[in-house]
Amino acid sequence: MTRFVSGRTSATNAEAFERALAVSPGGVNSPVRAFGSVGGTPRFLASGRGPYVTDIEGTQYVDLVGQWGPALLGHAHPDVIAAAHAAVDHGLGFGAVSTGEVDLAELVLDRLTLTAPDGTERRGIEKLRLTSTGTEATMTAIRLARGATGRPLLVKFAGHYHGHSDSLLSEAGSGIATLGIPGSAGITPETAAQTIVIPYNDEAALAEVFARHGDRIAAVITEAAAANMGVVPPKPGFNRLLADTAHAHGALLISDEVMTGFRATAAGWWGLEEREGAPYDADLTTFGKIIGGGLPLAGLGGRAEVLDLLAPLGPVYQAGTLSGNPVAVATGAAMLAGAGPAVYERLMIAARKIADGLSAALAAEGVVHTVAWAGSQFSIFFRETAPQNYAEAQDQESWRYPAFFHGMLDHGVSLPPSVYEAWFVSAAHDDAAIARVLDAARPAARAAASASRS
Ligand SMILES: Cc1ncc(COP(=O)(O)O)c(C=O)c1O
Ligand SMILES: NCC(=O)CCC(=O)O
Repeated sequence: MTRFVSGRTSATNAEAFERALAVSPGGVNSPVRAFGSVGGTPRFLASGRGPYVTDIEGTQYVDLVGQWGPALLGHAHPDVIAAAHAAVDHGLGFGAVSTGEVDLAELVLDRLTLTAPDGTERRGIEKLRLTSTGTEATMTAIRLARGATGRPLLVKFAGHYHGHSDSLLSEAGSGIATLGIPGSAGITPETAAQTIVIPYNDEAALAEVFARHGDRIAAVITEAAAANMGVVPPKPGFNRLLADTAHAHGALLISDEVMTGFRATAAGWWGLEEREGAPYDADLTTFGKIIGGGLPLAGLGGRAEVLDLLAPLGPVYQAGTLSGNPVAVATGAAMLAGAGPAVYERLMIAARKIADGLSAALAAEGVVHTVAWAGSQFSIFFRETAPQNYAEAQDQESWRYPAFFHGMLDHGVSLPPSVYEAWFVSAAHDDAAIARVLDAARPAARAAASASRS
């Protein structure tokens, strides 16, 4: 009889990585995990609780990756875990409608119904279609925009990342930025030509692209606040300008809130009080990460008249065997239920304390840097001023990051393994965890100061 269980075990991260390299490309299932730009061996994580993760060697780290966003309440929050257990007990999925999907959609819609400063009520979205990944959500949003307008072109911003569908990898952020490549092989020139990439926060470039191609543009897609080239918030009023410009030309605005949604902002209301004064009207908004509570779940929402163009009502096809999975909708609902005002307040306090402490440590060592913010999302740039676009984000002493990263890791703090990624705190980052981060900051800052451009 053939036995498929290998029986191999790994005592160390290095052993595990060696095994992983033998069976999967680059030893990873998503490139951003590979430590490619910082060097060294990825830590194989065995567990997470609150603000901490622990690797297979038993080393504990304060985690500032936060599952790349979903871990808003910290790892293994008891309510989220309980919701998962309860759902699992009823079966892992049915490929049929289940009420948990409706519960989650209602919860998301309710959360996005906001009262404006003048007392009027505004629904951020009217309908929501659930998918399994953010990539599917943005891919579908584009198809929907093309289906709605009958137009071919898409405008995106350099340094923005919207997942890995063909149309969206040109000059993308995240792993594409980390690898320092312009896009991906394997995408036909015809497809690539239908995405026009312009610089972020650039009103003139926006006006020009619409002046030249306005009647052929189906949609502009933007991160509600860019956070995949490091954190680069929109200039005040820029999101509204996007909406107004798109609408003036009969195109749609897709606001990608896969990362920002329920962390830094709520649909269409990016920093509304202090930055915009009023919401901007995105036609489609994509979500992921937090709305799945840590399991594979994402979605796209918008006005009913647009969403109803999706099959089975309309002509735009979209589907998914695992879409609206009952375990994922249960964890997502538990996560959102736990995400009240106190959580956001704690997130902001923790993020500020961490960023201020790190900044002080870097300043003490004379390392040129700045901290950029979008709500509680932040990242550090090794340059004097916060960048406004991808070219500026790339113009930094990024060669200091590997030393800084490993300085932190060696002292028990896990950062995103790329200078181009945002850092994520959770409501579980208490004073003890913050103190550990700040203790690590001093030696890490020293390492960054003595790093040399190789
Ligand atoms: C803004 C944004 N959109 C889309 C995605 C893609 O989501 P997923 O990785 O779930 O496919 C990401 C992932 O990081 C993201 O940050
Ligand atoms: N900010 C980028 C991501 O969150 C991406 C995660 C992944 O691709 O694994």
